[in-house]
Amino acid sequence: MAKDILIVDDEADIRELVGGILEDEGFQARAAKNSDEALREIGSRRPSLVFLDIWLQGSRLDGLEILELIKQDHPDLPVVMISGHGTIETAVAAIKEGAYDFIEKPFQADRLVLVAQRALEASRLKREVRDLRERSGEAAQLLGHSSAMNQLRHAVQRIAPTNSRVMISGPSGSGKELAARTLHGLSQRSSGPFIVINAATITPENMEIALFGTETQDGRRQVGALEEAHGGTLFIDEVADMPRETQNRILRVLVDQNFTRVGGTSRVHVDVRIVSSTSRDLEREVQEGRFREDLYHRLSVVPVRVPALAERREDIPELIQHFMMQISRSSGLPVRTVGEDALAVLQSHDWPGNVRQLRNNVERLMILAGGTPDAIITSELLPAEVGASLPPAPGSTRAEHLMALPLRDAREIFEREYLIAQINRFGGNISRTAEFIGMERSALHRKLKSLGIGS
Ligand SMILES: Nc1ncnc2c1ncn2[C@@H]1O[C@H](COP(=O)(O)OP(=O)(O)OP(=O)(O)O)[C@@H](O)[C@H]1O
Repeated sequence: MAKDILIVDDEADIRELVGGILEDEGFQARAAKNSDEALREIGSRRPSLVFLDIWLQGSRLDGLEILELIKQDHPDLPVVMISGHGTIETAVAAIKEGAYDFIEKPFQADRLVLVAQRALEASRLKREVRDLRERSGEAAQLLGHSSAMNQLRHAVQRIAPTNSRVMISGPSGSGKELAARTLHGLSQRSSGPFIVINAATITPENMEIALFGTETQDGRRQVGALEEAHGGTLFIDEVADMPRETQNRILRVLVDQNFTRVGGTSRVHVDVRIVSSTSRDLEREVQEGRFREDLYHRLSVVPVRVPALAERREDIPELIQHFMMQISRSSGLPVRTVGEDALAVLQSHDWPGNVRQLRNNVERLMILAGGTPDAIITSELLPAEVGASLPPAPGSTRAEHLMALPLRDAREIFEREYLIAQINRFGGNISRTAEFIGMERSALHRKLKSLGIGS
């Protein structure tokens, strides 16, 4: 597909000239004559490259101000400044602000095409490096500054350099794999591989082959996850789903420090740290005889718990911001502002699917928010399943129900729901809740007591 280039210049003949040269080279060109047109064009579909004039006559914002906005919303979008006579110093300043390069008017067609090609290539390489880093887990970070997340991060930092086996528990989508990747990244094995095997998605028949590999009589070998992870970390996701037979074999590997491939006889020695995860209560699985107790103790030398998102609602704004930037980088959708009303709903929802569900919702909201760059995400855009945790809007069935009550009763119901939702939103922190809702801390305590909330 042809690369899409936006040319921002107040002079019509420059727009035409640059557009013509780029189209002759097989690019697609769009043009804008001022800042408003430029921002509208970028908002409707992110171009692959922007040529941006520094001095824009009759425009609300000049080139440097537009550059600043572009770098805020689309940090990876390459921008080449067009400088006229006397604006070279500004062009150099623009490079410090994140522009890729500049060309000086009047310019040669060859130079223009070369700069465009180089900027596009540099941007492609940057994206490729980032994708590789993300895939290898290097760039993945456990975000959130709630006390629960701070504790988790400290635990991971402390445990990482040891060689101990770790059992990570937590509900689905809460970040167990990310915690395991972080652990690996901070360990002495970080330059070795991080291999994932999911016991819930591999059939019991294939589980042993996936873990141990195969070996035929004529000596042909297929490497399994344990061998692949040599020198690094093997992450066994949903370990509780491991069939009993495989549990026996894994236990033997842990005791003997070696194993044989399926069908083979030669012993394979590997140096692998095993990190496992479970979204089930593994102690209960042990009590009920579904998981070997001795294996449980060997795998769970250091237990780590990842809290559900509902236990750390304060992290939600930071996560939303992070996912917006991440999704924007990969899809080109513009980063949005989430309105106070929508944020309140998102923070009071219980998120049974945890961080993964939040990320999916952020993506859906970015798509639904439409093409204009300044569109604010309001609570109306939220899907019904999330909106259900909202205190009832006027006109809703709940509001009609309240209408049937005397003021005192209706007020009490509303106050109770409102305060519970706000306290949850601030992770149970009464001082921050009081500050946000505009009440004295002691008055809020009295109110909660009178409504029978909390202690
Ligand atoms: N604290 C966090 N900061 C940033 N991203 C996070 C955080 N926690 C989870 N994520 C992201 O949420 C998604 C789900 O996380 P992950 O796959 O680690 O969860 P999980 O608990 O292993 O899920 P499952 O139980 O389904 O295997 C991933 O995209 C991950 O990068």
